[in-house]
Amino acid sequence: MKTHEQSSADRSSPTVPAIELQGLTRYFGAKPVVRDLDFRVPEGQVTALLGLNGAGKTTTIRILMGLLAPTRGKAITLGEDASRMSVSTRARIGYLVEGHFLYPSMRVRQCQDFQRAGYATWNNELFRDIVRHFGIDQDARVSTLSRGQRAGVSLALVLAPDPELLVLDDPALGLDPVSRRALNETLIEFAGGGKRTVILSTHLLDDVERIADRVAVMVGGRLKVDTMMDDFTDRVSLFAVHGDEFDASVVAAIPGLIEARKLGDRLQIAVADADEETLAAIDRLSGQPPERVDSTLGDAVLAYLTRERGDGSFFSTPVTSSSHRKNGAQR
Ligand SMILES: Nc1ncnc2c1ncn2[C@@H]1O[C@H](COP(=O)(O)OP(=O)(O)OP(=O)(O)O)[C@@H](O)[C@H]1O
Repeated sequence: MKTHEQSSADRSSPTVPAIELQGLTRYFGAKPVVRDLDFRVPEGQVTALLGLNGAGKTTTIRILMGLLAPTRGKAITLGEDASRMSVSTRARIGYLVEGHFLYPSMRVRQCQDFQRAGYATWNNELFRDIVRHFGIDQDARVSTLSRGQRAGVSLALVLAPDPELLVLDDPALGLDPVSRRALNETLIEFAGGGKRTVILSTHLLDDVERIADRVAVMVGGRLKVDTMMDDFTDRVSLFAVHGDEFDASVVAAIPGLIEARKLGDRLQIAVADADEETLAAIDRLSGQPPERVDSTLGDAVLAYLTRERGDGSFFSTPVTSSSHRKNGAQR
């Protein structure tokens, strides 16, 4: 698997990043929550920040927005140290968190009037189009809107000033499929094929596949993957091998093994950077050529995160094997 160190010479990384994290570290008490992050968010791309609950995504985002101080290292956002971000730089950033506050008694158009006062630039048409895209009447009161519609109003308020950089922390949390689609389409439109920079944290891997150019994965506060999205999916392959019993030691010896799961009468094997040696090793499991399974970004990321979390690997899934029992492989 390609790590962020290895991808530093990535073909598409421009020279000036929109965000640069340098040795960024944050403790809460004695607990390290963000650890030595060196990470560049390239301009003009949509970067998805992924990771299991508690991986440190929100903490990282709060630091790069200047809302939380790092314990060590620094975040440079639009060229400024985030911990001393000027008002003018902050105005160039759109920041949206789940549960963005809206006054319940206001009508949607009043929300716009209220917010617009604080910005030098404001695109009325963009606001109107986004609100409409979420099926919202501008005369409706916030208190009468659904969760998805409130998210739509929040997004419109954040995008209407036309920010250079958009930072979204789990924007699709709790949205129904229709609102999620409206969100995705709005983000694709906003990113405009390289005109603006977006970083978003999310757990919705299918959505990431639709909207992101780049994927970064955090595990236990560390950045483990930082690569173009296509590279990530290209490098992870899934294979299926049919049978009831598999030799765990043969499975363990597959070069590049990420994880193996027993699904019904087959073993599904995820591997990184499969080559001839990998195929031969999988072949040895059943004596038949392995069947390649189409995989999505979701499959690839899930397999990767499952291994990193240390569960769901073939040692802890119900792979029945006499040699497994004999050699005493541990969970
Ligand atoms: N203010 C705080 N005080 C103490 N611990 C905190 C604080 N904020 C976050 N943490 C801890 O830091 C860790 C990382 O939290 P963070 O919210 O950054 O993770 P996350 O990747 O965004 O998770 P999720 O996907 O659930 O939103 C968690 O263990 C969390 O409990």
